[in-house]
Amino acid sequence: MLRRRLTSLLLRSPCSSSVASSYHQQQHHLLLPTHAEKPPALNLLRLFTSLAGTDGDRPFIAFVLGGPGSGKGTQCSRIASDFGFSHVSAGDLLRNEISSGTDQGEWILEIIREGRIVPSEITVELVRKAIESSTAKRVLIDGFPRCEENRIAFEKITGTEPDLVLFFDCPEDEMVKRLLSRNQGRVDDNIETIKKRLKVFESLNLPVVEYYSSRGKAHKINATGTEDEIFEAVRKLFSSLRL
Ligand SMILES: Nc1ncnc2c1ncn2[C@@H]1O[C@H](COP(=O)(O)OP(=O)(O)OP(=O)(O)O)[C@@H](O)[C@H]1O
Ligand SMILES: O=c1ccn([C@@H]2O[C@H](COP(=O)(O)O)[C@@H](O)[C@H]2O)c(=O)[nH]1
Ligand SMILES: [Mg+2]
Repeated sequence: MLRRRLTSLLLRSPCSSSVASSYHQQQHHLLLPTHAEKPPALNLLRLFTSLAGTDGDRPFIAFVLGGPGSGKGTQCSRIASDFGFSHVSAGDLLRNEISSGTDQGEWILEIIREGRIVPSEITVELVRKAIESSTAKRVLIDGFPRCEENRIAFEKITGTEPDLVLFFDCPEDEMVKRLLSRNQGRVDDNIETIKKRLKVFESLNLPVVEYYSSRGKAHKINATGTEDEIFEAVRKLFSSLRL
């Protein structure tokens, strides 16, 4: 039964279909949760009231985007410790699902192994729960949204947009070099999967960055150089924000 549901999700997911699927087609395929106890909008209302600071505002939300190996996770850790952000990594949330040993976890593992994108109804729900369980007033969402369909689902369900989008711009050869020497035992850190992830990044992730650029929300950071050098540029940006 679960298998059947997961298979049908996979078939319906524009993000997990081939890289060749058109960006415009994706925009018209908004996936909505099939299993939510309450309508998503109501759940989200609860999210933003439970995350509220004393003044009742929702948390400050920053999406952190960039190619595989561009240094998102590394820089997010430093932003979190220096600027009091909670760090929500969408990839880590999915890997936790895999560790849980469920059918859904097995299915996610196959998608990650192939460098494709997990359907929004799974990822948005994981990200939502992670934000909800955090008490922070500032949240970094690392590695999400991965495609326009993810973005549209998040914005529709939460009724909100990120306050800021950080984009780590790194040349492909540098990203490949970093991933191949990461040594964390990730199933997707091999050259075959890395090539697929890079294609997905270019065709599906970059349109999200372009969308937020057009809305004046994206800040591009040169992600070459040492971790310290990159963090200097990040620090300047965050220090200039009124958080
Ligand atoms: N500026 C840097 N110079 C050299 N190596 C780096 C730099 N920043 C990060 N690294 C290393 O590169 C690898 C990838 O970094 P990180 O995991 O932060 O990237 P990521 O963007 O989160 O990747 P992914 O999308 O695969 O999760 C790690 O081993 C990290 O230690
Ligand atoms: O929103 C997301 C985030 C991640 N994925 C899948 O996980 C892997 C690894 O993600 P990292 O951010 O690099 O840790 C990614 O290649 C996707 O397969 C996803 O589907 N949706
Ligand atoms: Mg990462």
